[in-house]
Order: sequence, then C-alpha cells, then structure tokens
Amino acid sequence: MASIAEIESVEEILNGHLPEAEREAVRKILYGKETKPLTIPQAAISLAEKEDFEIKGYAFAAAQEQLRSPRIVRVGLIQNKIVVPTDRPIKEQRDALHQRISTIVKAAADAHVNIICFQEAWTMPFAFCTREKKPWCEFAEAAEDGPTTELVKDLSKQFNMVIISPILERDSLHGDTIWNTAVVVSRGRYLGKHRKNHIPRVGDFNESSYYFEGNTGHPVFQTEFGKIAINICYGRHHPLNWFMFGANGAEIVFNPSATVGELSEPLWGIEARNAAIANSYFTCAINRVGTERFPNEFTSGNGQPAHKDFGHFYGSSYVAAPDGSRTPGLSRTRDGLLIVEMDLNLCRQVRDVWGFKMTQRLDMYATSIAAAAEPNYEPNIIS
Ligand code: BAL
Repeated sequence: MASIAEIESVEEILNGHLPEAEREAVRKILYGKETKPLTIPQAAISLAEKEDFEIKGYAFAAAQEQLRSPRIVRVGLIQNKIVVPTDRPIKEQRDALHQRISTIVKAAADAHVNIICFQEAWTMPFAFCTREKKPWCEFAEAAEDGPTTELVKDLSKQFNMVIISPILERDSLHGDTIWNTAVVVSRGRYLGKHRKNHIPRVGDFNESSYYFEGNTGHPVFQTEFGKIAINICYGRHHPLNWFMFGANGAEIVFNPSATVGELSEPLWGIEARNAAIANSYFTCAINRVGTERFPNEFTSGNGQPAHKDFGHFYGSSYVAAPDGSRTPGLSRTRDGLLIVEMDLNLCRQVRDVWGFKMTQRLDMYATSIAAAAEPNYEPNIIS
C-alpha cells in the first residue's frame, strides 16, 4: 500500500477498483450532477506532456433561458510544487517559479481560459512553518508593481486573461508591513488586491508571525468575465467570509490555498463545495502540491521531534457549482492545470430553485451576531 503522500487521487483508486456501473453510482453520490469532460486543444495537451504537468477539463451546464443568453466563462486553476530547493538564492527560487507558471499559463491560453488563479503565495516555498524571518521575508514584494505583478500583467495582456496572483505583499509605504495578498490583473492592468482576512495559528502554520489579518474587507472584482472574489486559504473555514463575498455579488470565488494532509484533507472537499451551495455561486479550490524541505529544522510545539518539512501538500484542486455538483480533483502529487467551463446563469437558476438567498434572514442574524460580538454576551441556553 502506497503511503498517503504517494496516493495519486481518490478518483484513481475508485476507477481502479470499482466496476463501471458501481463507479458511476459512486461518482453521482460523491460529486452530484455529472460535469462533462471538456475537449482540450492538442496544443495544450502536448505542452502538458512535454512539461510534465496534469491537464484536465470539465464543463458545468445550465438550463437554456428565454430572455438571457448563456454567460459562458472558462476558469483555470494551477497547482504546483516549488521548482528549486529552498536553500537556493531567493531570486533563483522565484524566477524558477515564474518560468514554471508562465509555461502552464501558456497551456491555459491554448485552451481559451478567461480567468486563471494561482495557489497561495505561489512565488515561494510555504516557509511560514519555520518562523524564520530571514531569508523568507525577502520574497515579499509590492502588490501594485513588484516583479511578480509586472510578469502577471504581461501574461494577462499577452493572453487576454484575468489573472489572480496570490503573493507575499510588502507595503513599503506603510511601515514595510507584510501581508498575504491576492493581486488581480486584467488585460495588462492592475485591477486591485485583497488581503487574507483570517490568519491561522494551527500546526506549523505560523503565519501570524509574518502578517496580520487583512484590512481590505470583501472586495468583488467586476471583470469582463463576471464578478469574482478571492477567499485566501484559511478563510475557507469561515462561512461568514464566504458569505460576505456573496453579499457583495460574487459569481465565482477562488480559494487559493496551501495546506497539508495531516491537518485538513478530510475538510478539503467539503468547505469550498458547501460555500458554493450556501451562497449560490461557483467556488474554485486550489492547493499546492509536494513536500518542501527547509535548511533548518523546526518543531511544531507539540512534543514531537524537530523536523525539516511541512508535510505533504496534497493538491486536489477542484471546482464546485452552486447546485452542489463538483469536478473530480486534480492529482494529490503532480503539478496540474484544471480548466473548467461554466455558465454563470446557473447561479440565479439555483437561487430560484432553492431560495437560499431569499430565506437567509439577514436582519435576524445581524441582530444576533451584533449581540454575540459584545464582550458581555449571554449565550441563550435554556436548561
Ligand atoms: N494555510 C492554513 C492551513 C489551512 O487552512 O488548512
């Protein structure tokens, strides 16, 4: 039996051990309405084979309407390992990732992707487990015009894409403060940014040693391909975080993440999918892959021996639809590009069917939450 870090995917195990009829029944129970495989242009497939990354495509359908035309959008999700070891110079590490992701973006362009999202802090190893400031804080850069945003602006212009680029931000105008930030660019233009709202203090995720809870609220970015938002990683555990992006009108919410199996894998397939259902929008869950070893050992503060790696980032990126259906996940071990076509009309169609937005009783919860937020709140317990 392979170690859990070596398991390619749940889908591969099911496909390898279930007869066709049972496999279809299990898929329907696990993933809901079937997403049709998307025909991927040969140029994209050839590039994926040549550059050794997985490429998968699926399509969600919506009912044909009489008064509205379909609003078809193609999103791309990229998951990837770091390229060079963590003991190499900072610039070498970042440049190697720039080159790797630029290659995969080319395949996405060949497949006519409109909006693409990279994983959390994509330009660096997820070094926040070390609690070391040096050299890792040197990866932080300006959101508006740092080297990564300049590269991403060029790619978005070259391929007419909206690109979501989650980086470590350095705000040199305000005390050189560092943030965990998702930058949004469109057709070569910087559109804006969102800073991660919820910062973990769990396991080796010592992110609060580096950056503070974000101060940009819940922005929704109006693009030519629809209204999008970004819920960064740990924010996926906070239903109100998902809710507010929906309250601001998001139709697709991206969840760029970096998380490891021991901590979160059983939750991974639930949270973004449930957010899609509860908020009647699409969610795109992206997780990095691979095991990253650091030069110096560190402890997890749990009595276990010191170690040099974070554990296995399990990839498994997927997209969920407002009707609760979802795509199969990408691999747990390989770099990959997931291409998903969707009709944004499905968001309102599901709202009409289920009425979740109509029945959400915001006024009731606004009062209750305001009360619960008070320091002297008395829980309503009847005994
Ligand atoms: N990046 C935090 C780890 C988690 O939310 O799973």
